[in-house]
Amino acid sequence: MNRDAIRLDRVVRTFGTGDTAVTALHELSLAFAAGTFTAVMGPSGSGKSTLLQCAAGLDRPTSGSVLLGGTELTGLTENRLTRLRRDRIGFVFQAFNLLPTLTAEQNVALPLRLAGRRPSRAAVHDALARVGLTDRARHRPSELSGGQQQRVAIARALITRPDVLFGDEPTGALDSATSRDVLRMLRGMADDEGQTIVMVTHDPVAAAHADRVVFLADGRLDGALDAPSAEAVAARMTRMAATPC
Ligand SMILES: Nc1ncnc2c1ncn2[C@@H]1O[C@H](COP(=O)(O)OP(=O)(O)OP(=O)(O)O)[C@@H](O)[C@H]1O
Repeated sequence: MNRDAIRLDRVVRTFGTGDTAVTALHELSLAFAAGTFTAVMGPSGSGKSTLLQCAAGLDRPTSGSVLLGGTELTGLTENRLTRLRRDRIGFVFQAFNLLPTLTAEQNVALPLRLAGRRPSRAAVHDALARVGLTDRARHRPSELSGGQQQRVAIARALITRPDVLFGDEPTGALDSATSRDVLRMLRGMADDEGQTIVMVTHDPVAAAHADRVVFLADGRLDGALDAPSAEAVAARMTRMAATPC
């Protein structure tokens, strides 16, 4: 069974109005199957972050539809959208955005506390175990390496057991060896736990960890590669860069 975790249908996102209006997504239709790891690539300004933000309910499309599981996001009130984001979506960014005065386990527990729920020790332990950091639970961010800090951020995104984990350049601030460790961990989450992952990246080596790479150009889908190799992705990106708009 290959159910869609997220489905975008003819999504348009226009910023501004009149002469200065910019359309970042042009009737984009795209589905992400449950349990798969997808990389989103494309030149700067092609709409990757806008796609992620619309798919994750952080931004509202100008028109079109976004379905998370069976839920249509575009018609939700702000309150319901906030709740859905909190309960069903995980997001990690290039910057780890950890609170420096809190320990790893306190950072991980924060989304549940902010939601007014009392995090169980087991849930926090489980989230840290999923990223291989149970032995660092009492450390503060300044006592952790960059890769460990991003693992804490991923554990924090996973504490609610989200339907989809989104990453906007999650390994962009890491050196290549650390980046590879984090990507292998994400790969394992898709393989072993059926976690759906959607990740924007500029790095062909990072994209090669995904099941599928989708390419955007000028706010439109510009093809996809299944079971991508870093070489094939790099060649594709080079061709895209050489194609005049
Ligand atoms: N808040 C905004 N206001 C106006 N224009 C915006 C806004 N956000 C994005 N854009 C425009 O929309 C287009 C797509 O931007 P987006 O950030 O989605 O691209 P991207 O592919 O993620 O780029 P990069 O790889 O450089 O991060 C760009 O032309 C950008 O300038």
